[in-house]
Amino acid sequence: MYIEVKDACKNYVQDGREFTALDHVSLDIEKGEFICLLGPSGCGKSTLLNALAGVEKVNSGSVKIDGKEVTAPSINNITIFQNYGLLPWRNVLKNVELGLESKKIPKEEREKTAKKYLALVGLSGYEERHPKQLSGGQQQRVAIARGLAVDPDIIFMDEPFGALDAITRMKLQEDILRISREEKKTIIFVTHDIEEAVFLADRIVVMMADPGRIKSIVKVPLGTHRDRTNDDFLYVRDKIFELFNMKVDDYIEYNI
Ligand SMILES: Nc1ncnc2c1ncn2[C@@H]1O[C@H](COP(=O)(O)OP(=O)(O)OP(=O)(O)O)[C@@H](O)[C@H]1O
Repeated sequence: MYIEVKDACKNYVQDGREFTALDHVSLDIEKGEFICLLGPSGCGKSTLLNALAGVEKVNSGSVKIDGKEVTAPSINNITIFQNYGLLPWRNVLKNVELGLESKKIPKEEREKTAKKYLALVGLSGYEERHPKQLSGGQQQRVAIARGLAVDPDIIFMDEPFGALDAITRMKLQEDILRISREEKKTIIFVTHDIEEAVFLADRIVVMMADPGRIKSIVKVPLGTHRDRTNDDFLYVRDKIFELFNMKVDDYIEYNI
């Protein structure tokens, strides 16, 4: 198995009380899978993502990638956050080149690669602009291009579209789904949006809070082209709503 989480536990002490952010969490992920970690606030999604990314250590149990225990962040993986993390003094092209610079890629090749990924996220022609001259959605596209440019093994995304309006968010979801298929990346994506998870994931890891744990893992039996209005899509979405006991009664009373 490519990614293996076994019996992972993580506790924090909050106001003198011990809080279980991850309670015996086990999860296997194959290379190339798109996994969404879905659940309400405080269920440990970010904690699990951070443990996989090597930013936080679990108290017990193990987290392995490619057979090796994760102890620190790897330069082979990247994380994309909600707040874009672009450098305001650099233009778009130079922001995308950032990771390539630390990999000591020569200038010409850097520029070529950065332009390729800017085209992939639909931002050709924006190379000279600075982050503040872009919308939130465009800034997140730059962050995605920057992440992809270094050809990472795994992309960790922590509510990357959380700050965007609904329409922009849907557009970016479509793009990241297309890109994930084209680039065949392993993606671990944190969200609390059920529809977003159903639209994107191969499998949805449904988590619950207090203690943070996995309630179930749902395989999404939808193809590569997903349509939010399609019956199959709505069926899967309803199933997930049911897991959270949030499905409203089908019975509707009409008054004419
Ligand atoms: N550094 C920390 N110190 C103390 N408690 C923490 C720390 N990080 C997280 N926690 C607690 O652990 C629990 C899980 O947090 P986590 O951020 O993983 O949840 P989440 O599911 O990602 O929530 P959200 O959707 O609100 O970001 C929360 O109750 C949180 O308060």
